[in-house]
Amino acid sequence: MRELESRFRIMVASDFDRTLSSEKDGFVMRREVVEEVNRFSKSYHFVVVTGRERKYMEVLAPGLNPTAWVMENGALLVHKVIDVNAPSNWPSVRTLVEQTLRRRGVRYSRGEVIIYVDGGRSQKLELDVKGASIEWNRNDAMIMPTGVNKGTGLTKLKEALNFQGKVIAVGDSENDFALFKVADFKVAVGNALPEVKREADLVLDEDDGEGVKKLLKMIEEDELKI
Ligand SMILES: O=C(O)COP(=O)(O)O
Repeated sequence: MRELESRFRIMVASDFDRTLSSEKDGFVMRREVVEEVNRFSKSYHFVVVTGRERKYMEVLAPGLNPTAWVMENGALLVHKVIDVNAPSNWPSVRTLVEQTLRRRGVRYSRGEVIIYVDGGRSQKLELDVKGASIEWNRNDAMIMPTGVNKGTGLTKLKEALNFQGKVIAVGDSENDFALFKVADFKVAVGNALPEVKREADLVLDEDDGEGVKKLLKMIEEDELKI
C-alpha cells in the first residue's frame, strides 16, 4: 500500500545525456544505474525526459524500464501509447525547415518529429521559419515546433497518466530549463552547467548517474523537503 502511495505522490523527471549517462561511458547507462532506476520505478513514477530519439535508447539504456519516456525534447511521448506532441501543421513547417537547411548547406538529421543539427552552435545556426524554434543543448541544436519543449512534453504526459503529485526534475543543460519550469523541485547533477546549478533547489555533489542514484536514495529516505 505504501508503494502505491509513493507512486501517486512523486514523479522523477530525469534528463538522459550527462544526467543518467556519462560522456565517459559513450553515453551508455551503467548497469548499476539501470538497476537502481528500475527498482525505484516499481514504487514511484520515473520518466526519462530527453532530447534523444527512440532508436538510440535500446543501445544507450539497455534494460531500462521507466514509467514512461518523453523523447525528442518533448515532441514524442512514449508510455503505453506513442503520442506526437506537435501542432497539426508541423509536418509542413518541418519540410520548410529542411528546405531552408539544405539551401544553406547545413547538415541535419531527422527524428520522428524534430530535426537535429549537431554542432549548430559552432555553425552559428539561426532559423527564420514560422512555427519552428531552436532549443539548444550545449553545442547542438534541436529544431522544435514553437512552444514544444521538455516542459510541455512532461505536462502532456502527466495529463495522460493523470498524475497530480509533485515533480522532481533532474538535469544538467540548457534544454532542462523548460523541464525545471514545470517542476516542483529542481535538481542539478554535479557536472551540470553553472547556470543550471544556479536555478536548482539542490545541487548534487555527484556527477551524472551517481548523482541520480543519490537523489533516488534521498527521495526514498524522505530527505527532500518539497
Ligand atoms: O539529444 C541529445 O543530444 C541529448 O539529450 P538530453 O541531454 O536531453 O538527454
